[in-house]
Amino acid sequence: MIEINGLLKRFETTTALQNVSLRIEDGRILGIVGSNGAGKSTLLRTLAGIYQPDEGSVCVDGEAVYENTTVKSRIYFVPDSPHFEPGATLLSTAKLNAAFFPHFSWEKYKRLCETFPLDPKKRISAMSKGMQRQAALIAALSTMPDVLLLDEVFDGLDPVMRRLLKRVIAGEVADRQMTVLIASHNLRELEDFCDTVGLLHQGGVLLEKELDELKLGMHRVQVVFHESMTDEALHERFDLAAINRTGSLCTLVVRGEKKEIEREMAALEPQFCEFLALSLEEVFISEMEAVGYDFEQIVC
Ligand SMILES: Nc1ncnc2c1ncn2[C@@H]1O[C@H](COP(=O)(O)OP(=O)(O)OP(=O)(O)O)[C@@H](O)[C@H]1O
Repeated sequence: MIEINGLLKRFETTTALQNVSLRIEDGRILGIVGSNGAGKSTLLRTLAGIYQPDEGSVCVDGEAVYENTTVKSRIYFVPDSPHFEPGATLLSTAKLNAAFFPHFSWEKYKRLCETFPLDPKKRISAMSKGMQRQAALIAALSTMPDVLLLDEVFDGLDPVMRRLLKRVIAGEVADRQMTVLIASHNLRELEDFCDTVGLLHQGGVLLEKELDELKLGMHRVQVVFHESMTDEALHERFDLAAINRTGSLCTLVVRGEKKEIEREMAALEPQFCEFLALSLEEVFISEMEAVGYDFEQIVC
């Protein structure tokens, strides 16, 4: 289990992270979203043991990560611009990792090389950006990490490769309870991949929620009433995150249990009523607006 408590990280005059507390159970995938400079990479690097916390603690299974080689051998960090030794190939990188990571698996490495269309003996510097990311992930997963830290890893990958990668990583999570933290600017990228999403803003966690809880707790309802209903009347009956009107068609974003909302709607005997899916981005926009933040300023 990953436990981060009251983490503060400063770089000279910049406070990159402040009072960050997170708890991530084994086998979970946590997405961290936030705008440029929000602190995502600093959080991952501190968790990888590259940076020392200025205050607070960062532990895996109760042990502090910084300067702890045993714990660090169970963690693998894939940065946004993966670094390889000069002249490295995938095979030479695997050999290097095999020497450093006690749980490195050649069997896993071979299986991943069969899954991804890469030549293990080709110089990585001669590969495309997307292929380099694939190489970095093969190198990472072959070490059989308990904790995988991914910084913007889907950037530069085509949609087929993104899907394949997500499937491979999700397989590792399901098979052996690997825990994943993935930082991204793009909520849509995380929607079909994460269990939980945390929103980082100016070094602090603004919101951290289970995706199911977020999505199941909010609904978009398109409705046409027989008699006109004022916004006030709707607010009295429903916990509304948003109301939009186009002619007689009302589009509502409503918080609560779907069955309960259906019952309340039916009592109003509308001419037309339909429940529509909300994207994760829409759910976040509503959640952030409800606590007084402009989502566009935070994530885009
Ligand atoms: N090594 C460093 N030295 C000095 N300041 C740093 C360092 N690393 C990060 N910072 C500062 O810490 C803050 C958080 O940066 P960080 O890279 O963690 O953000 P991020 O959310 O990953 O951003 P991006 O999405 O642009 O990658 C920024 O103000 C950044 O300038």
